[in-house]
Amino acid sequence: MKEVYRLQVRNVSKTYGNCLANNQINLTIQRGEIHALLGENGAGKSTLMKIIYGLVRPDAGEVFWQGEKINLNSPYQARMLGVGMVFQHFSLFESLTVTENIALALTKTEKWDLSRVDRKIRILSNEYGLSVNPDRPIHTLAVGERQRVEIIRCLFQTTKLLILDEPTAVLTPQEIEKLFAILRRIAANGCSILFSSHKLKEVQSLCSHATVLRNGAVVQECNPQRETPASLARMMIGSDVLSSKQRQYQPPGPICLQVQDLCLKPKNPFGTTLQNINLQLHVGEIVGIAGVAGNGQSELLSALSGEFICPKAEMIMLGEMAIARYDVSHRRRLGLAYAPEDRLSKGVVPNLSLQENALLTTYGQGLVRRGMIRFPKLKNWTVRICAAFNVKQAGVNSTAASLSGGNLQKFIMGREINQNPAVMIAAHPSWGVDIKATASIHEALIEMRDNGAAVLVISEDLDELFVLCDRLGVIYKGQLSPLKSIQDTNRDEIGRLMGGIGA
Ligand SMILES: Nc1ncnc2c1ncn2[C@@H]1O[C@H](COP(=O)(O)OP(=O)(O)OP(=O)(O)O)[C@@H](O)[C@H]1O
Repeated sequence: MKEVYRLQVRNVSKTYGNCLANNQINLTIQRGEIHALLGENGAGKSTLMKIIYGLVRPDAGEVFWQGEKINLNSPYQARMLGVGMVFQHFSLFESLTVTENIALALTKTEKWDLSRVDRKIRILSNEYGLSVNPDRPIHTLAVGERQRVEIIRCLFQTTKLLILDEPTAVLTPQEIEKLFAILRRIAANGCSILFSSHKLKEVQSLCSHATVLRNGAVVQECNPQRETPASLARMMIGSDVLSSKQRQYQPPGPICLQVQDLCLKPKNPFGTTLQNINLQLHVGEIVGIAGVAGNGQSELLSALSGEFICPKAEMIMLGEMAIARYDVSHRRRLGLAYAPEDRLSKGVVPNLSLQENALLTTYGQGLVRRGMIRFPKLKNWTVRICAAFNVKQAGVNSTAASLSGGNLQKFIMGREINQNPAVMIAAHPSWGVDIKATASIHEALIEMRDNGAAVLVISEDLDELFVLCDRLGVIYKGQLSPLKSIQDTNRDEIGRLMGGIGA
């Protein structure tokens, strides 16, 4: 008997206002296939995935499940079919614990009580190498930890089709390897996987089939293993991607940001205590901090940005100024810009327009006079950010929430970089950003550095850190390793330090 496909979408279209997010898409996913969905930021991947998961209703077209037409009205119906989804922007209840979040998503095919859910989380977390504490409320977790929760929640019950929208964006290389081993195993047992990622080497190592979208439409299908990252990028973008600007060696200038014996107890009971962090950032250099999420990165970011006021002003020095007791606005006025790790809850206010979001951190750039907003200037400023960072949007009055994940990230990075700060602190600067935009964000950071700014990058992506940074350190259990010049270290050493070996 001929094997019937797992899922097929036929001529699916979806419009948001004037934006044709999906344009007559056809796609077939076979049983046990790991199928990549590729496309630049805003190409329509998340929209299609949400349609398949029953979260978004298409305007036109049909969805077939194992040969039969289905009308999905909710994710619950999709879950009953055995479909699970890991979202790019996590869909977790902040005030509930990991166990409660996972229990809420379970279909009622079996009897589950919280203690049984708790036990199974511990088993899966151990088996999959994705460390998660079931008792922790979500709001106490860093983005990488939330990503692990999303993945475990999905693997808990999904049996037929797993949809993964950028599941590796904030995981470490070791976690990614383990996740891929699991995905290969469940695919071999017949579960189909729809996988979206901008990391093209990952796509090549995992997927046997790819559908490429551009401007909402399918432009090509291929076997990614027979392609190169460059040829895949060409299919997505329609032209060659120029590689990032080469770094020129420059002797570092004077110290412009200094962290001295920073010891901090976290506000939340599950946070990481920072222990004697010492760090010097020089004019004209990019310093990277690697680490597995949950080792103090969020606490360090809060202390540096001013979200968390430190006990002693001298713990953070900006030039000659002791700033550790200043709040965020004060630090911004002194030239410290900041792109936080959680773009939707801390980077923007989702329901405000792009220009209002631009104003939130850049009012000091002459956009407000005598308490009045200068709207024409603000509009120009926002248009300039969007043009410089190629942010695909429907106008400066569209809400931040209406942007695709990658476009939102480009907007936030552009907003901060365009202020020409003396010090830029960026967490996961290219999270969810396509290959072309990653190159331009990296170029912009390198240009800032070459023009005399100091940049601190906190990321789990070693490729990114090795491309960008002049010096690199690792944060582990709230302690920062001594920074090493990029020429004097390598991925193995950084990987070991991230795992606490050799610390
Ligand atoms: N709720 C919404 N309201 C308005 N426009 C939307 C909405 N959701 C998506 N869009 C628009 O639809 C287009 C496709 O977005 P989608 O999120 O599907 O892209 P994507 O390929 O997943 O991008 P990325 O790689 O950045 O995540 C974008 O132009 C986006 O701005």
